[in-house]
Amino acid sequence: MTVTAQTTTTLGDMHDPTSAAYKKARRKHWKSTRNRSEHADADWTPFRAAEKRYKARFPPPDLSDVLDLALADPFRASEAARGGWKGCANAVECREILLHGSEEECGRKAYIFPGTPGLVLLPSFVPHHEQRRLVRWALRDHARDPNETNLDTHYLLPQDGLWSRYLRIRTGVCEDTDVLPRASQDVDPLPTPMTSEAEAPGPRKLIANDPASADNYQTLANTPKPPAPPSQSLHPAPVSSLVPKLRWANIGWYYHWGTKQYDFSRGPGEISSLVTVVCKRAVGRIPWEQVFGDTTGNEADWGPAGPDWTEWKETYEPDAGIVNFYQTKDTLMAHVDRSEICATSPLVSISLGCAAVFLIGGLTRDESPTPILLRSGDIVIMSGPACRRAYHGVPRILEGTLPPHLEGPDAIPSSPDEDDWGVYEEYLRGARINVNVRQVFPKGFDPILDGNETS
Ligand SMILES: O=C(O)CCC(=O)C(=O)O
Ligand SMILES: [Fe+2]
Repeated sequence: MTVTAQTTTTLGDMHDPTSAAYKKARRKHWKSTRNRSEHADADWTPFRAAEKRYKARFPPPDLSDVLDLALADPFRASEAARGGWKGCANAVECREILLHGSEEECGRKAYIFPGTPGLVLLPSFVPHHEQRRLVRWALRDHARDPNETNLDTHYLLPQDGLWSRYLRIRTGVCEDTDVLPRASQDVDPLPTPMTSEAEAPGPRKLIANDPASADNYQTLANTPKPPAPPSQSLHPAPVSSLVPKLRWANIGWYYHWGTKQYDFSRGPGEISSLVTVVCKRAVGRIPWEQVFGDTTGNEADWGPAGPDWTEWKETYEPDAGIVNFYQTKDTLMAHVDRSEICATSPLVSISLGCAAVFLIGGLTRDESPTPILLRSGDIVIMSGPACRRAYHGVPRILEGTLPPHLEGPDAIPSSPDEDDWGVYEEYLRGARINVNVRQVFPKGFDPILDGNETS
């Protein structure tokens, strides 16, 4: 059965001050901000001030200082026109470099940023059909047992996966059924550590943690990582109501949100070859000498072994990460990903679905961040000491920006039961998926063995 997405009203009107949508949003804004202090921003860091600006619901933020490289690519014109948002192709100083690989391949160009050495943007690197495969993988194949999601702490999710059950509901195979809260059943909290978010499912909490390194690895590995207790106040909830509450799914090594450390005692989790192949392809195509050739003056930043980017083509091996599922109202506050022992090796971040404003700053929140518009199929690589531990975040998902190539049934369905794209499309109209892939350990380092040897 083919499912077609329900059409949604266009949000382009929000940019037109004479439209009814704009006036309605203005009334809502006046109501909600009537009691707000005028001087609330006195202490904001430059990063916080930028977050506030792009987050604003009304008036919709001006994106003319946001780098949007899709505007420089005639093949992306229809994508870039979506939602009425207007970024700028040369808002930020960056330099074009050519990727290795054959001339015909799309995504041949990448961009590097003199202000943030080690940051590489690969616009439209993931071909359209591969974007669809990754979306299916993220929702149907990955966000389910044995991989953890934010919902597992609190709910006993269907064994066949929340999204697979939802697909069956939407294609008329079964009724929408209730999912029971974990606390309502006579079961222990998850047998293994999960998150410390005891309250109802919501956005990711940001907790300060010590940067991981080979020196403190043993201490980190031995820190107790107790399971998070499930919320006691939840009621049974229909499958369809939980789908928009899916916020993250773990990839590879299990992450303990309470301590913001990996829990190596659980062994390495699964990492799909689909994801590994895309990430290795991206890292393998980058002419790293052009990224770091001029910036290795301060070798100490790279740690005792010095710069290792010359070897990444052989040593890059993703082993952990997270799939982030954003609804259009969600944000991800400024943070640094510093739980990985490898503090310089590439972090590969794949954007799918609606576009977003991504901010990347420096080693503190006091540096003004660079705003970059990320669209479906774009890859961001954060690598090297200046970038890998730079503050970054996502203050805005841009409404109405699902690209045309993620609309309509698959050109060639890969199997008869994959004529269900309409359900994915409908979800993606209000969502962005980010596949954020990391390397925790240097190649050849065995955390279980090495951990046991010295403990
Ligand atoms: O969604 C993104 O583009 C970034 C996500 C991120 O920074 C993270 O998962 O740590
Ligand atoms: Fe991050």
